Amino acid sequence: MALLNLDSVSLVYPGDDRPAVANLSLAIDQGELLAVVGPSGCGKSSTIGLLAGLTQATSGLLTLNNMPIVAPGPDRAVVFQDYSLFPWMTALDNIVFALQESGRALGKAAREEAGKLLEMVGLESYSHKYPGELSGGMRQRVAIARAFALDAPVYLMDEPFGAVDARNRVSLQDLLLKLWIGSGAKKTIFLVTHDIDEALYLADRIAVFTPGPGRVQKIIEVPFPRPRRRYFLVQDRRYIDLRNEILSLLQKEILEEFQQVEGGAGI
Ligand SMILES: Nc1ncnc2c1ncn2[C@@H]1O[C@H](COP(=O)(O)OP(=O)(O)OP(=O)(O)O)[C@@H](O)[C@H]1O
Repeated sequence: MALLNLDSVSLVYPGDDRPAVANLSLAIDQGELLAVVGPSGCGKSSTIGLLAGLTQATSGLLTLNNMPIVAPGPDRAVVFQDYSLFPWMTALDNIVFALQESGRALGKAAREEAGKLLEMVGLESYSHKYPGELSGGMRQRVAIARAFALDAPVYLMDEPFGAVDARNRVSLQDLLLKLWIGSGAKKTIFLVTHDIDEALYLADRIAVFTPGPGRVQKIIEVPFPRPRRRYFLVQDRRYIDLRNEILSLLQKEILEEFQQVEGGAGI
């Protein structure tokens, strides 16, 4: 039984004549790490907004545990590309705040737990720094530590590593896997990414969206056992084939759309 379910969901923003999401149906199981890839503007972030309950669908139904999603809730943590830390709070206080908000720890216990989380992301000596005093990669580490602090069953992640350099990205991906596996039941993760390699390294399944309005073009099952090793993965024939398949799905749609706009001028 799917934990998260989107059933023929459409979204037309007020004042727009074209839907951002059209007839999107997708089911995500408890404990699944689903990656979503698709061309820019195809409605990936809009879908996150719908799942988060920040936006209401124009038609169709979204459910979590069979209950309609109508508003944001502590059962869904959202992680954005732009870190979304409170700039007036230190790294430690950002995490303390999340622990207190989620009711996981208070006072001294919250500070201790926040310290441990910062240690886990390798930032124990930066706990007193404000977000503006940290590099982009460090800020995203704090954002991941804060995501751990929320300990939500569902994580909605919108290109969480999009603004991070390649080296930091690799270690943040491994942190994300730590978060996913957790200490008890696996989290359910809906991860929007532009990076096909990231999707193939992290996901159980990859939903390839069509160009806007967003719909699922194809669901790809990622066959590699875990733990995955990047070095071996990239040499695996199946990895190379899946990567090429996703690339050609994305390119095909973009080319077709371009040809329609251009009146079929061959490219
Ligand atoms: N708040 C909004 N109000 C009106 N239109 C919006 C809003 N947010 C997104 N849109 C429109 O909805 C469509 C889908 O945008 P969305 O940001 O969901 O795409 P995306 O796939 O996440 O893009 P990207 O990969 O570039 O981040 C676009 O045409 C965009 O202009």
